[in-house]
Amino acid sequence: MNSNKSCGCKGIRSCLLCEDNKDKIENVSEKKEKVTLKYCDLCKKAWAWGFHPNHTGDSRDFEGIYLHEEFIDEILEAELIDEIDKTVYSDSQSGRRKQDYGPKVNFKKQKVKYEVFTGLPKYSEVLYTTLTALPILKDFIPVELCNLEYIPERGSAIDPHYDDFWLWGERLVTINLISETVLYFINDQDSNIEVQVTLPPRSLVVVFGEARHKWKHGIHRDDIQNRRIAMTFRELSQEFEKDGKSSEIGEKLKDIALTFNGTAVGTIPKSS
Ligand SMILES: O=C(O)CCC(=O)C(=O)O
Ligand SMILES: [Fe+2]
Repeated sequence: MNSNKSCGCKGIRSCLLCEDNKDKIENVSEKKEKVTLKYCDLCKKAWAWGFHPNHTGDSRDFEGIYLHEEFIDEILEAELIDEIDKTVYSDSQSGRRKQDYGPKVNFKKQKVKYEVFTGLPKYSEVLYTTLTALPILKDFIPVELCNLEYIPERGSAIDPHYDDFWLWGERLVTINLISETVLYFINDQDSNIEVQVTLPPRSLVVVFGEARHKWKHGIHRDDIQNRRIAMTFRELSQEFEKDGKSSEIGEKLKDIALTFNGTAVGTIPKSS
């Protein structure tokens, strides 16, 4: 590893800016024999081969993905990118950059503070309206938007992980901008299986149910061929909902979020 790095990587994470030899770190786990299954949104199963309805080979049910292609049009996509790029990004792990609109959270200590949170950004209001018009998201109240930027030049990727269960609720909602990528899913019980969900540009993906709870998700470096921005909205867990033990802070977070008056946490708007 290069100690003169200027990136956001910590611990075992790395990107092209901090690796001396990029082959050293990436894909150690991929040396293991792996069965890759591609998720088909038409039959809600993951298959080894072929396009619907002519799939062949191994298959398995894969529950917990809602995929909506062309969720936004190219005009709105361009407007969103334009707005997003007006705000400074901060370096994040594994060659990503990010902008965060949400509470300050210490996941280890399970502490959440709303004082720094000024709301979701103005440009996301139109998305909130369109998202909550979908039956699957009709009661969805986002209290965080995280914009992640991936580019091939930095070897951007995200290691397989679960999104936190204490703070974040059932549905993880992502709008995929600019370029296609593949969101992959793995779990420790079926350790040789990888389920891949292709996300076209302008698509919406909602991850819930088994895909949220049983499977970890990630994005391989090789699946970032062009710049990509992921806008991920998160809702609160039951603990922060009415009658939950942290409902007061939950209400506060929702009120702040829906002012749509926010600036990114820890960053300042660009001066021009
Ligand atoms: O980039 C994506 O689509 C996924 C990002 C993600 O999993 C996360 O931010 O937790
Ligand atoms: Fe995630």
